[in-house]
Amino acid sequence: MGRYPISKPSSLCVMFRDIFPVHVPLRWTPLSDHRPTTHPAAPFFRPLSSFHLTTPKMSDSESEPDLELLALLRQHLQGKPTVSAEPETGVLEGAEYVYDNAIDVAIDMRSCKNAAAVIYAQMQRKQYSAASWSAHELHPKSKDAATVAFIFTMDLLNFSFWSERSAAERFAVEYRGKRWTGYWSLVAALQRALDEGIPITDSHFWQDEEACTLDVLRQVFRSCTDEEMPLLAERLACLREAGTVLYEKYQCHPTHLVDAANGSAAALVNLLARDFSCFRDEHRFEGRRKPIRILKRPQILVADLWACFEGGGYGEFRDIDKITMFADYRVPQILNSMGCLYYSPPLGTAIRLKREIPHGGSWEMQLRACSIWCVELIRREIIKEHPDAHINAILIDFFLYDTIKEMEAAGEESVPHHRTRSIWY
Ligand SMILES: Nc1nc2c(c(CN[C@H]3C=C[C@H](O)[C@@H]3O)cn2[C@@H]2O[C@H](COP(=O)(O)O)[C@@H](O)[C@H]2O)c(=O)[nH]1
Repeated sequence: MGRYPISKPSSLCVMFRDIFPVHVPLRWTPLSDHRPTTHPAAPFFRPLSSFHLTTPKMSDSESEPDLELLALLRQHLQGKPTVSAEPETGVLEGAEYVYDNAIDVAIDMRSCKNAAAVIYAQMQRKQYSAASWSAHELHPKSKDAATVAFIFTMDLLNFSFWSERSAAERFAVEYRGKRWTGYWSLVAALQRALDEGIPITDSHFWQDEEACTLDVLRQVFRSCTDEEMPLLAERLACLREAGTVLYEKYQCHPTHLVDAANGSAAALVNLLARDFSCFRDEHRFEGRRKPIRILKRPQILVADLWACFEGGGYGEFRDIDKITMFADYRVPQILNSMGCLYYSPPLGTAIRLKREIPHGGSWEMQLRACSIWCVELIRREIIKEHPDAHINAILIDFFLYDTIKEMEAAGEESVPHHRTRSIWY
């Protein structure tokens, strides 16, 4: 095991040590490949999670034993059942790993502490809860199988709505006398299609290559500007695959998929990632052997069910708090504008100049995973200050998304979000 330089405990680390209850030996974990830190502030804002109770993590490509195998061996030797009773998604573990090895994204602990206080106070003032989901004008109100099909369809297609064009020229859907953009253009288009008698939430329709064509999808998502909804062909491919999988494994309806999860949110996320390649949002990061699971759309699907059904019926999950923030391109934007997320100069410049962030690259993984970890730290801070708060990563995420959309509507959008064109988020 390499020797690690013992660093002088900077006042910053000592100051934040009380925020997150970890006993830090004040030892830096240098990056496994010793890349120079490019961010001037990085030495100060290395995350507390860089500290480790035990020997620091090395990159997975080195001789680090497989932790899961070790855990299984330990359980076996201790005579405990080797099958863990409850499923886990592994998303938070992967997010922490990326954060511990990130050099282009850092978290400012003081800003997270401040953000936690502000977010909690505003959520309390707005009485923000799962019920806020149904309060949105376009979200379905009925609590039945048709709504499960609507949410499944919505989150199958819930990705990449950004546009290079101005607010007036960007892709938009006119519905119920209003012009809807971004995520809301998706919801409006689905509602409009159902009003027009197009069975857009029916998996039999998705499989019918004569009825459900690219032209029909163009009609479903027709814009009131001359910009088409992005990635239409990719969205059709998602519908086709989902129709086939639902036919082959789940009696053609997503309610059977929900039932198969047997009341576990993590199990439902894992089933979606296992059976539907278009939900399998898992990517390589640096030299790590195991892919990093981000699983944004499987998780937001589970969260939408939970919020829509307010924790009952098809939304009843005993482990809903295992769901993390949804690593899209909007919430990182507000985390950055609140000072919680810092970017290295090269990454910050790329985002400011609206350069597209390369798919599957280190920057993209650092942005997405560190956003998940940042919201987790904010969640822990809220619970630390308010142990009885009924708040989880889902509600913090939903609140942050809705807040950035309110800011955008009021013309206050402060910092740009990173540009990407991906089916994953
Ligand atoms: N992290 C996170 N990402 C979210 C949402 C939502 C909408 N969720 C609704 C349900 C409950 C909440 O109250 C929301 O009202 C969409 N997105 C993602 O943003 C992007 C679209 O951005 P823009 O083009 O600006 O609309 C795109 O990747 C989309 O997948 C969220 O909640 N969290």
